[in-house]
This record gives sequence, C-alpha cells and structure tokens, in this order.
Amino acid sequence: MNTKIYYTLTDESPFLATQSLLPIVRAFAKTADIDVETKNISLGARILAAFADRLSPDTKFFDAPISDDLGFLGKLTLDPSANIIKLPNISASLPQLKAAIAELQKNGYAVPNYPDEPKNDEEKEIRARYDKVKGSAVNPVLRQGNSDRRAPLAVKNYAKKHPHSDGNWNASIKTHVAHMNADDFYGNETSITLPAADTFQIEFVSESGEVKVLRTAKPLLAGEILDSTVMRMKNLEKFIAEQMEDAKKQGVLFSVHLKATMMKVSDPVMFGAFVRVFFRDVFEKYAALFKELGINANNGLGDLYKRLAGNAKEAEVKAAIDAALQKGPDLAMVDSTKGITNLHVPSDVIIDASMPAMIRNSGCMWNKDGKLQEVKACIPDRSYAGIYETTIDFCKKNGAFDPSVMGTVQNVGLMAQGAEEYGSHDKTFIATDKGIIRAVNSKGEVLLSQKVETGDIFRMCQAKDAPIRDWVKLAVNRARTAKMPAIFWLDPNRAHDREIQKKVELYLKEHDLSGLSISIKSPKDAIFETMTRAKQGLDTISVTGNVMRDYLTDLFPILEVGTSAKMLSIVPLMAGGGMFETGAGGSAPKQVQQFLAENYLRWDSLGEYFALAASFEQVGTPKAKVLAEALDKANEKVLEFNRTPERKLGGLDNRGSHFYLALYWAKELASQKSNAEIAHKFTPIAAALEAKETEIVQALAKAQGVPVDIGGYYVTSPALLKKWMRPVAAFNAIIDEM
Ligand SMILES: NC(=O)C1=CN([C@@H]2O[C@H](COP(=O)(O)OP(=O)(O)OC[C@H]3O[C@@H](n4cnc5c(N)ncnc54)[C@H](OP(=O)(O)O)[C@@H]3O)[C@@H](O)[C@H]2O)C=CC1
Ligand SMILES: O=C(O)CCC(=O)C(=O)O
Ligand SMILES: [Mg+2]
Repeated sequence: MNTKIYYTLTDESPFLATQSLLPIVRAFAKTADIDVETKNISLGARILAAFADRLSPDTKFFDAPISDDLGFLGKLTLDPSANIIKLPNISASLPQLKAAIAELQKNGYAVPNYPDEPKNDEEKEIRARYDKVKGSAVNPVLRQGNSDRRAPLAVKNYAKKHPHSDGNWNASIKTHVAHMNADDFYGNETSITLPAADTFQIEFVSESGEVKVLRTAKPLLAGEILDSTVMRMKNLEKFIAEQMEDAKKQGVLFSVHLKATMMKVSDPVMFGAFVRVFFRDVFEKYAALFKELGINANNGLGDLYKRLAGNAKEAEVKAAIDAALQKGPDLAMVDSTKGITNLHVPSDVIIDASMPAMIRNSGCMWNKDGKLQEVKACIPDRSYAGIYETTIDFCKKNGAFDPSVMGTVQNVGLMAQGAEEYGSHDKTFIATDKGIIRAVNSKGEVLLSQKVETGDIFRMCQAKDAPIRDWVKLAVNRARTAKMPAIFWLDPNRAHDREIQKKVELYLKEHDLSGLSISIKSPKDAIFETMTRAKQGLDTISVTGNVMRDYLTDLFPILEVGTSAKMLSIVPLMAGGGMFETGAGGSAPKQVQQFLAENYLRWDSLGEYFALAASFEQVGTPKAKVLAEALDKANEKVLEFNRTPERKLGGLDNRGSHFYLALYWAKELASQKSNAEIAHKFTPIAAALEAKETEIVQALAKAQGVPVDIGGYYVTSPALLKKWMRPVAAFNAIIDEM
C-alpha cells in the first residue's frame, strides 16, 4: 500500500495558499502515516531544472536543491501507485517567461536570456529548452489519464441555497460571438485512423518541389487518429478587419478570446494577428523600428511599450497607437485603471475563464472608463465558437440561469496522452513560404496534406486509441454512478469528430448500457439540450474532447456555483494511479495583487480540500479512509457555515478558511467511531482549536490591511511567506505540536 502523496508547489494564489494549508494537511496526514511530499513545478523551478547543468550543484530554490520535479512526476503518473495533488500552475506566455527569467537572474541564478532570434546553435538550444517551459507545459505531462470533473454534491447544494448573483439577460443585449466562416481550422480539417502502427514525418514542400523536414519521423500506434488542418492568415486578417468595423458600427467592445497558454504555438500567432490588424498603420509605418527593437505583435501591446521605452521615437509611436485606438472600436479592458487592454498580453484573456465571466456579467466586459459594456467576442475558429454563440443566444431568449434551481453539468473529457489540439504544439508550424505541408509515413506515402501560404498556421493533432476507449468507459461508468444522461459532443461536420464517433460507437458496445441514456450530438445541439435541461433543474454529463473539457469545466461551474475553484477534478491515470487536480480554474493572478497590497488572500482552497479527500481515499488504508471521510464531512461544514473566503478586505480570507477546515476536520475525527485511537488523538486537538477560535480568527483578521513583501513574484522567500501566511502563533502551535 502506498502511503505517499505528492503535493505540488506552483505559483501565485494557490502557492500562497499552500503555505498555510500544507502544514495543516501534513499534521493531519501523519495520523494515518501518510507522508505528504512536495514537488516544485513552479515556473521558476521549471526554468532552473531546464538549466541545472549551468548552475552550481549546491544551488537552491525555495530551500530545496534544483531537480526536475515535473519530470519526476511525469514518470510517476505511469506508476500504478501514483497519488498526486496538482494545484493550478502558470502556463507562461512569453512575457511571463521573460519576467521569471529576469527575476531569477536578479536573484543570482545564472540562467541565460531568452533568445528571441537565436543566432547560433547554442542560442537555438537555449531557446528550445525555454520553449519546453513555455505555455501549458505541466498539465500535458501529468495528465496521463482522462478527466472527470464535477461539482461535489455539497458544493452544488450550497450554491442552490446561497445562489451567487448573476447579471440579467434579454434579447436586446447586443453582445455576440463573431467567428470566421471559412478557411479556419474547422473548415480545413482532414483526419484518418491508422490501420497499423507506422511513423509520420512532417514536411514542407515548396512550389518548386524542394522538401524540408519540419519534424522528423515519430511513431504512430495502430488505431490512432491523426488530423491535419490550417488557419489561413489572410482570411483571419480579413475577418479581424471586418469585425473591427462592425464592432465600431454597433458601438460594442471589441474583444478576442483565445487560449494562448494551452495552444502555445498557434494562439499567440492568432493573437498577434489581432494586434497587427488593430494597429495596422502603426505596424506598417514603424516596421523598420519595430524590427530593430525586436517588437513582435504576438507578444502584445504590453511588450511593445516595454521595448519602446526610452527610444527617441517613443512619444511619436505612442501617439500613433493612441490614434489607432481612437479610430478603431473600443477595446475590452483587462484593467481600465491602468489602461491595460485585451491586446496587451496574450495570456491575460483566456477564453475558458473570460467567456463565462462575461456571460455572468450580462454579456458585458469593462471598457476604458471602467464601465460595463456589451461586447463582440471574437473567437475566430468555428470548432468551439458555436458553443458560446449558442449559450449567448440561449440567455438572450431565456434569460440568465438561476443558480438556485439550475441542474448541474458534469464533464468526462478525453485528455490522456496529449489528446487532440492540446497535444499539438510540436506539430504546429507557421508556414514560411507557399507550398504544401504534409505528413508522410515510413514508406514515404502521404498521410495528410494541406496547402499553405506564408503566415498560415498548420496544425496536426493526435488522439490515441487506448485513451479513447478509456474515455468511453469512464463516461459509461459516470453515467451509471451519477444516474444522469450522458451526451457525447461530436460534430458530424468535423473530420476528426467523425473518426472519433466511429470509435465511440464501437467501444460503447463493450459496456452494459441497460438503463442508461447515452447519445451523440453536435456541440451546438448538445449544449442547447444541456442548457434546456439545466434550466429545468435537470443534470447532464457532457462527454467531450480535450478543448471542450477545458471550456465547459469553467463555463458551467461559473454559472452554477460562481467559480470553477470548487470543482472536484479527478484524473484516473490510465496506469492505475490517481491525479487530483484542485479545482478547474487557474492561479488567479489578480488575487496576488490584492494580497500584496493589503495582506488579504481571496483564494478559495475548496478545490484543494476536495482533492485531498479523494487522494486520502485513494491511499486506501483504514486510517486514510477515516481521514478522508472526516474531511468530506468537514468540507460540508465549511460550506454549511460559510467559511469560504470573502471577496473583500475585512472578511474571512484564505487563512481563516484553513483554520475552520482544521477545526471541523479535527472535530469530525474526534467524534467518529471507526477508529478509537484517532478519536482519542483528536479530542484534545479539536478542543484546543475550538477554545481558541475567537482568538485565532480575530488575530487573522487583525493581520490584514497592510502591504506585504514576500521577496518577489516568481522567486519568493520561504521565511517571508511563512511570516505572512501563518501569522498567528496560537494556531501554529496547535498544528505544529500534532
Ligand atoms: N489547471 C491549471 O493549471 C490551470 C492554470 N491556469 C493558469 O492560471 C493563470 C490565470 O488564468 P486565468 O485564465 O486568468 O484564470 P483564473 O481562474 O486564474 O482567474 C479567473 C478568475 O477566477 C476566479 N478564481 C479562480 N480560482 C479561484 C479560487 N480558487 N478562489 C477564488 N476565485 C477564483 C477569480 O475571479 P472572480 O473575480 O470571478 O471570483 C479569478 O480572478 C494562467 O497562467 C493560466 O495559464 C488556468 C487554468 C487552469
Ligand atoms: O494547462 C493550462 O494552461 C490550462 C488548463 C486548463 O485551463 C484546464 O485544464 O481547465
Ligand atoms: Mg480551463
């Protein structure tokens, strides 16, 4: 029996929260002889691991030697005894990566600069190492299983009893989704299923017939689905220009919603197209200067301003940008007080979190005057734009959802082994010339090919057979356990989905489906039916591919329970172990700003609490089960007595919520009847916590309201973090003595 749980250290809010929560968890886990070991997969730790050979062997980061913890955990996912708790981590955009590099250098770590334009082999090698750290570089390594995400019943019931407020919707709201109508990834997709194991090599063939290898031969398994597609840059640019004009005419905000983190190769390029077209005159007029300064539209307006700073033409270019802003439609803002637009940073407006937030806000985003305004939400590719379009149309017709009565939507997502688009980074290329990009097999036969022109984004995706079979099984099991109808979301107009559907139909035959309702519907029909049911208070399981897994597990949680942080997010690893993700959302960088400014941390660790209960359950020893059951009950108490963090200074924050978790957990352990030794141990602990409740909670509240220094953003000080995140000695003493 494995009694080790690996708990990840990440960045931003979840990392801050860990400083307070982990000591509590460790103290409780000891009771069941469970060792909770940390593995550092923060952005800083991952950069240092990538350049360990350049650092002296005694280098330390966050008090630990440099090691490839992500690599370690990646291997562990293939071990049947793996038990990993994964907190949300940063998927770094280039500006974030560079900020982390600079901060590491400032702290004396000898990591190289990021070479924007590698000039020699050494720089190319450095760049390749950094590119492995960039974007969504953690999740695809650890997600060696499919995804099971849902709101725990206690969370759903709590939300029904204490519904969050949602903005109203009606037919006169002008907000809408804009997408391309041709020559996007959706329109150009082709797909095959491999009859037998083979290899594929990706090549570019120029018009004159010259062949250049873009990616050397890689293996393909029998039964694997391989797709190719292309986004035509000219059509994308034309679409953007048209939509800008239309947004201006309609008087709505112009906004772009992409996933520049997960889709780290394609989406920054699409984001860059928005920046380039929006500021077309500026980019044309100052082309030479921008080249000299290394300005690349893909990195956004924020990076442009940074590179421009101090240049003789700074004021002139800024004036040109202001003129373009004046001339174009109003941009949706990320932070109107600081003038940060939707086009500043590619990773600031991520589609899965930003679209639901907008839908909750009656279809509005913030404008430059800090007021809510209706929006044209540009989601260029039709593969996924339709589900948001349908949602918005649904709300216009039927009004906003009512969290006090709406049904729940669970998700079973195909995710394992880099499934679909989210595993496509190493198969995505920006065409540098006119010609063909194709995949050829070991015999040199063409498997798939696409015509390209300079600037087009070519992409190949893979979905392996074993994960698809496992996903179908997971869906059937979930439908049976949850007693809910399950809908497979597959689009008959997408080549890839047609291949998947054949397998779904085949693998469904392996299961007893009696008494179950399992259907296959196009995403638009599926979301319409799911929302219609939700409106009637009925529950549904969405069984989707990897991208929709991501989108829907923010969309429905945010509509139903106000945040995706409270989701139970389990990855039953295909090798047998378990990975427990904490919540379905991100690392909430805005909350770090609030914490640094006023020592108030709004992060809700409920996702961690639920993941921990599932993780203890997986440990499986009798004592671990006692801990798990008590934690489940404690989690319900946290909800029942509303001990989740409040939004504003003065309320109970993250640390206060942890105190109550400890109190309720200890009380449950003291009163349970299955293990007398544990009950005996926790009786005085529960009593001590209860006796000091007022003192501790008041001390936590008193600590708030001052600026905080934790040593840095990506490089933080363990001692300072301890000081700020565990500020109450009376509480620490009880925990540390356990
Ligand atoms: N699993 C993972 O590892 C994931 C990582 N990410 C990464 O996270 C970063 C930020 O992503 P972003 O798209 O801004 O999404 P976030 O989920 O971090 O932020 C969106 C908003 O969600 C709310 N929120 C999220 N989690 C919590 C929580 N635990 N407690 C309270 N509120 C919460 C907050 O808003 P509100 O004001 O509405 O309450 C927050 O401002 C990026 O680097 C991204 O790559 C993103 C998604 C998943
Ligand atoms: O890995 C990432 O970049 C984000 C993951 C995510 O958004 C999700 O899994 O819901
Ligand atoms: Mg997501």
